[in-house]
Amino acid sequence: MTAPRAPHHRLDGPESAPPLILGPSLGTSLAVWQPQLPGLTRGHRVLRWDLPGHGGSPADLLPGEEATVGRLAGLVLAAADRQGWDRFGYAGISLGGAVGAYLAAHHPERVEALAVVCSSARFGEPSGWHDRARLVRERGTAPLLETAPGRWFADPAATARTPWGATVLDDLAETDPRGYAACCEALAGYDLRDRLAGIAAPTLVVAGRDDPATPPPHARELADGIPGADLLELARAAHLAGIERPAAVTAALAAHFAPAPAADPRPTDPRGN
Ligand SMILES: O=C(O)CC1=CCC(=O)O1
Repeated sequence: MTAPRAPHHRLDGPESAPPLILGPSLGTSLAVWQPQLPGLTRGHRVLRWDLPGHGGSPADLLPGEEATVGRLAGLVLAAADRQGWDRFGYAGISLGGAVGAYLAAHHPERVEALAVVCSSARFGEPSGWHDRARLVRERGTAPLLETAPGRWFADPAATARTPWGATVLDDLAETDPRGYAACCEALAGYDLRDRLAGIAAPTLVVAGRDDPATPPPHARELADGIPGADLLELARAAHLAGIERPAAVTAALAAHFAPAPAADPRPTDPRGN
């Protein structure tokens, strides 16, 4: 079997800082993380990657058999290997979060800490994803441009006009239908519910209260299933919570991935002074 190619990716932040990989959601590109970039590159070397057919990644990144979240995870490992990163922090939105949870469950030695934003252990009935894959293969992403703002934004009219809102919608319009359909099929086949209890990485789960795609019960299932996971539910946020609540999402991720403080080198006074 040939080793997976690395997806298109971009590196930011100090070269010597601890590595943090950021994964995007279906229909978006690495630009979906732009609001978080200044905050997260303060303490990390950040690698953002693109799904097949999205952003700068070619649609045929996963040739041959059907796309799966496991194969997408292989792309991330190829990108990390290229940097020489044995271990890394990982945060992902929706499908990108599923890739992170899969990595933490199947390759625990690689994931130092995990954050899943507006994601799920299972994204509903597979038939809905197969239908969407068929629609996009036949008609491209144009029909989705009508429905995506209502799933992605709590205030679709206002957020679609902001620079970040407009950028993610432009990226959806530009997405290669073959890559988008392949990602729908990966979502159809994904079910990590039986593996959540085996995730050992410290995990933060973030939900948007108004998210119709992965509503808060999906986040609670993740947080209840992953030992010790923290859950943050954000008001005034739908599926792309990081676009509508940029400061809250950045602060939560920066705190979650902050390196543990070094042990105090001073000798301990047995009287507690
Ligand atoms: O349907 C959408 O656009 C939202 C979504 C579901 C999975 C994902 O990655 O994005």
